[in-house]
Amino acid sequence: MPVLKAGAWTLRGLLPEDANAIHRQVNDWNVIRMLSRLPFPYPHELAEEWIASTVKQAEDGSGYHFAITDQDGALAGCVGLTLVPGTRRASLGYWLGRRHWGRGIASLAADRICRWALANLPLDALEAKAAQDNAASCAVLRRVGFRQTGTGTLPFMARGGEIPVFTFEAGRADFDSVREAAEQGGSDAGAAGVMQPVPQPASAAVSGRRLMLVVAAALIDSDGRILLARRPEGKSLAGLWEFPGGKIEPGESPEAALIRELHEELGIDVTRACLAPFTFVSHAYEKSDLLMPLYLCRRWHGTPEGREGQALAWVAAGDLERYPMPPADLPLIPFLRDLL
Ligand SMILES: Nc1nc2c([nH]c(=O)n2[C@@H]2O[C@H](COP(=O)(O)OP(=O)(O)OP(=O)(O)O)[C@@H](O)[C@H]2O)c(=O)[nH]1
Ligand SMILES: [Mg+2]
Repeated sequence: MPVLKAGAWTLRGLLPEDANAIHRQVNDWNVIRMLSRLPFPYPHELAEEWIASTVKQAEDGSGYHFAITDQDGALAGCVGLTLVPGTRRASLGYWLGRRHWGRGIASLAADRICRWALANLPLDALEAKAAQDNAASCAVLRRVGFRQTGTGTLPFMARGGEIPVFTFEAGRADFDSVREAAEQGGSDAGAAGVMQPVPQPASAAVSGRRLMLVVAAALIDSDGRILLARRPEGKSLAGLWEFPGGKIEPGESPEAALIRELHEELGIDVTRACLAPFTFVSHAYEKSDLLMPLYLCRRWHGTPEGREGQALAWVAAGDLERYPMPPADLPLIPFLRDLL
């Protein structure tokens, strides 16, 4: 289990010694009435059993549950994900002790765990359910980027039966739009400036669309495998596998940009002569058009390593489909399969 920061709060795996703090805060009518499947009063053994079950889930990769702790290490609540078997989805759950309500902690913790999960686990979407009378929890989910998809019921043992719930879901695009909105509302050094290296024609102002010029490389090793990098948490489309590369800066040639990006992202040195133009991608994303030349590269100095914390994988052309990629990249796969 990783240790994640969420504002001033720390998210860490649960420990047997958390049982008292969990029991004390969950065994509160105001908290437990909003938690499905838990009886009131809440027996201490249930807290102990639940902690043990979360440790097992983390070991077998079926769930990731975190304690939310303050700067002194005191537990304020929990946030967790349970993977839905046979899918690339997980369900989100959280609770906070009553004295921690109304301070934005649940939003911070839910946001952090969702972004971490999409970037690092085999997931494409997250689901959540909240009791229809739990306005605070519904507001947390919307703030983080969840969309309400429907209604249903769940057993709330403390309330003695089935209770109506709202169902929610969110995918990468939902979290990315919340992130973009936050960046645009933030400082003037925000995304808008960084994301617009290409001079925009007047028509861009009219259509509201921008052109993104990005260069990428298919590095090919002596076994004919291609290097893919997993976009790290904090970038758009986090968790998807891509060809290393990045945006061309103003005044930069495509080759110079690619040489720079390969050095920054992978720590390798490439010469212009070793970059062979192969094909290109043209893809309409929701708000921008991506134009991305793809170069082939079979010779470089150094050993590629994920310098931005990104995972790397050497993948045979026939296995590329097993790595979820940005939609723009999918047309490249048959070209690479034919080549290799
Ligand atoms: N490098 C790369 N970017 C891709 C691919 N496919 C694809 O849609 N893109 C998109 O192209 C843009 C390139 O972004 P990037 O995040 O690599 O740019 P960068 O390295 O300059 O990073 P930075 O802007 O965080 O400094 C992103 O919007 C990304 O989603 C791909 O295969 N490789
Ligand atoms: Mg990049």
